[in-house]
Amino acid sequence: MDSYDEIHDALQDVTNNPDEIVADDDDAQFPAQDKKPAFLNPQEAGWSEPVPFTYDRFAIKDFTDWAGIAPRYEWKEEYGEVGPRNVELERQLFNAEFVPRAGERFNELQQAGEQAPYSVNVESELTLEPITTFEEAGIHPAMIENLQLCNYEWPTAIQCYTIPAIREGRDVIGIAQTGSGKTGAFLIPILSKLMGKAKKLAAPRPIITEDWDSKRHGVLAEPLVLIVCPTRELANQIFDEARRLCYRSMLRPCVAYGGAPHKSQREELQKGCDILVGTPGRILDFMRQPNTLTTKRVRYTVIDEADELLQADWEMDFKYLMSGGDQNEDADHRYLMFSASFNKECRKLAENYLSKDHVRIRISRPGSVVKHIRQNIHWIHKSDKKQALYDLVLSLAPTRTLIFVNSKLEVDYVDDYLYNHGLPTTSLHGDRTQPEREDAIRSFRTAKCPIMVTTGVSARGLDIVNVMHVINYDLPRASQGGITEYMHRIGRTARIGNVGLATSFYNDNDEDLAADLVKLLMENDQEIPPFLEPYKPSDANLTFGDDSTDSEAEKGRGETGAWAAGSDDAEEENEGDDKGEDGDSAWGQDAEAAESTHEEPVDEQPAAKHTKGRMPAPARQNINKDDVLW
Ligand SMILES: Nc1ncnc2c1ncn2[C@@H]1O[C@H](COP(=O)(O)OP(=O)(O)OP(=O)(O)O)[C@@H](O)[C@H]1O
Repeated sequence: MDSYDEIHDALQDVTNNPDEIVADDDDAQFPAQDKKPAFLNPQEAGWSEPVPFTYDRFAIKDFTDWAGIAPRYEWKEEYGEVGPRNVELERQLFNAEFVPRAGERFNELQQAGEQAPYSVNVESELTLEPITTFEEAGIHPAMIENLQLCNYEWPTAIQCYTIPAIREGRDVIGIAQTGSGKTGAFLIPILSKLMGKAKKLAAPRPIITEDWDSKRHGVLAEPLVLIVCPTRELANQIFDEARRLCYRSMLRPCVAYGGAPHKSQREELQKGCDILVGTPGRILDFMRQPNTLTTKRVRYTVIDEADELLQADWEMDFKYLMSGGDQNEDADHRYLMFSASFNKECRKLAENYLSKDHVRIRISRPGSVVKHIRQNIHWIHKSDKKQALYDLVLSLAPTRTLIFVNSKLEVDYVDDYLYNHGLPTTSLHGDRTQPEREDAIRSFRTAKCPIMVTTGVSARGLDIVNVMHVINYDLPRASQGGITEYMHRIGRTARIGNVGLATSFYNDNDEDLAADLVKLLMENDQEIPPFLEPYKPSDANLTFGDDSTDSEAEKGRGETGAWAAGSDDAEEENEGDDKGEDGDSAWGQDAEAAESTHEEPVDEQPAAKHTKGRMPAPARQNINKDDVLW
């Protein structure tokens, strides 16, 4: 199955006629309160057998399988500017199986000219000529080779504009839809620029030998690039992209994120660090420790998911981070901010840090979604959600599926429910230990467990190959980011020109999202279900808030195509106020926002413990491997 039409049709049949697909309770093989769907059980339907999960194995002290210590290219003094190939590392870094590839609609993301299906809005004092190919962009030859290894044939629209802007030495705000290559949009030009100068700019670095000992040989980490993002998973993912794009160069990437031991991360920093990716809490920790990390050499500070991190209540820590801990007096320091959403408030805060002549690039309306996500909304009463979820999942060919719920407790319930009904699930939320989190991501990425149940902690940035279906088991509350959060969540599918399906369960509790949801559906020519009809705007002219400042909006400067800056900024109103609840003083730990610690009322009576892994796995059935999409 390679098109979402098939998935969609299958879904329509099932979810629009729930009575027809539920068999007599007499046939039920599950507890009496559950109804057995008339179709096959999960294994007969092609789902792999669930993998029993023992949390105990993560309790061991010497867990060493941290994502942050993954191998990277180790440059040696005797190499020239570009080191020799390392075949084994190359195989690991560029393994096509687990890296998303450009899909059939890639050309829509790529077009930056008049024909582009998305509006392009560039505000810049200098005339910015977008590039059309990587080769013409004056990119370092080692980077060109790395792009080829990554299979990046053409730049995406956001890359077409950020590459020349960064080459010209400007601060940048880059806004483009989910899955449109924003990570490459900052990494490619920054790393390419530094590749030719690394020897001159980088701090002295130790020679890594067999008897390497951090206490004796370690150096102070003095990165040239600092990349800050809100979650650990995203930090690891950007680190992976940096490992690929730094391949064969002198630039050595490192990652720093909460939950994993300081020791292993510090040891990596002490081997030399040119590119540091991390979550704010851990970076600040290292900055405050003696002889570990200084930001005095930093040339580029990048804030990914900037609207998430630019929160007024975190201003002090943010200032400290942005100022390089009072140490960086280098005028030649560029600041770059990226996201798929950027409201007015963020824009104002961002301008405190950016130079006056910064370039603002917006591909499509901030907060919009790519057209190639099919969005379905189904009315499901709260008490029917689990059965509906099971029916929905079994109604489709097995495909990598991400399920969002609004609370950590509910993640456990839903995961247990699906697992105990024979589905290969894993789950992730902020109360899991770091080894558990890393294992969940790995299992999902490699399709050992092709269904992942999670909270909003996975809403942003996660880039996993072949996620064809995102399910909002719960729609995000206004306090959890509302429509902005919805947009980021469904953006985990249909990445880089691939198609995808997003299904959301809606009921009376979701009324606060209805008006924004309808506008987003209308903007993308999606079907409006009858129960959402009343929320259609009376005025056919859809109005969305954007990131224009008030003065720009008054002058009409902030308008993006048809999307006028409205006086009531829906995005702004929907920014959650419980951001960072998970952390101490928010940035004291990772800024893992959008994950509610408030529990939704749960249907089940006894607050069952998370039992997953203790139930006997169902007997293996015939698996039709041809239908499996991972
Ligand atoms: N020019 C390109 N050609 C092909 N693939 C690309 C290109 N640029 C980036 N990609 C791939 O596209 C995928 C999505 O990129 P990325 O994660 O940077 O998206 P994003 O815009 O940051 O999304 P989000 O807003 O969800 O964080 C990645 O797997 C990346 O490797």
